[in-house]
Amino acid sequence: MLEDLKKYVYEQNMRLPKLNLVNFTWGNVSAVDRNKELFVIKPSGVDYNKMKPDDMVVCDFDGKAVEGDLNPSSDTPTHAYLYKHFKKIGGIVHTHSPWAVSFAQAGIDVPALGTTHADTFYGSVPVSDALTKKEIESAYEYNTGVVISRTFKERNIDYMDVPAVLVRQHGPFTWGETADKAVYNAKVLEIVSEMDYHTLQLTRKSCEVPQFLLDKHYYRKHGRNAYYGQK
Ligand SMILES: O=C(CO)[C@@H](O)[C@H](O)COP(=O)(O)O
Repeated sequence: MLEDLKKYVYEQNMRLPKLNLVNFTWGNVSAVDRNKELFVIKPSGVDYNKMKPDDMVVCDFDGKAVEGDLNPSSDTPTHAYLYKHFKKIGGIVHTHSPWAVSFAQAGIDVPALGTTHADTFYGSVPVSDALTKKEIESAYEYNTGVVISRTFKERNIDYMDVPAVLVRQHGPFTWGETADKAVYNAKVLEIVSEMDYHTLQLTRKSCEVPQFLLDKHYYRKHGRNAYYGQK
């Protein structure tokens, strides 16, 4: 079942080590078939060098494996939750890319300090709460989707305008209309996280981009006609 999607998800997972976004077996990529309400995700704990398209696991929106010989990624509950609650998402990526993880561990948003950021993220990339002891103990699996969706709701951020989050004490999740766009967003997040770190070392002055610049660069890339001051 979903053989083409398995091959595609395998190819997107293999981009993570090539883009220096993961080491060993860390991270994971999934893609959804919304007509079937199923998604395909990488198997848990399998070295990328040994992984094959047939190893990909098919799961339902409750995160239950419906096809595949291997266990699905340990982050499957988070992917399932996000597909269920963020209905425009077509693909999801989780990495342990060091600069984005540094911001997640410090509990600091990745701020929009330049046009490199604004071309992909329409504002700061938010850091979520960490799962509470109760949330971790109540859910058998480790579902950070709860805190991700809570962050976007509480901060009134459109999850497709800012297709990324830093899960506190864990690391980045990114998403997009497709898994390849989610991988692109993961790499851009890592690049701008490193740029922000150095920028904030160079100056203590506030250097967030003004809203009109954010509008211009974001809308230019996403096709909405925005001119300075107008939308
Ligand atoms: O963050 C973690 C473990 O703490 C996971 O995201 C691993 O990085 C990938 O786990 P699998 O996808 O291989 O289960």
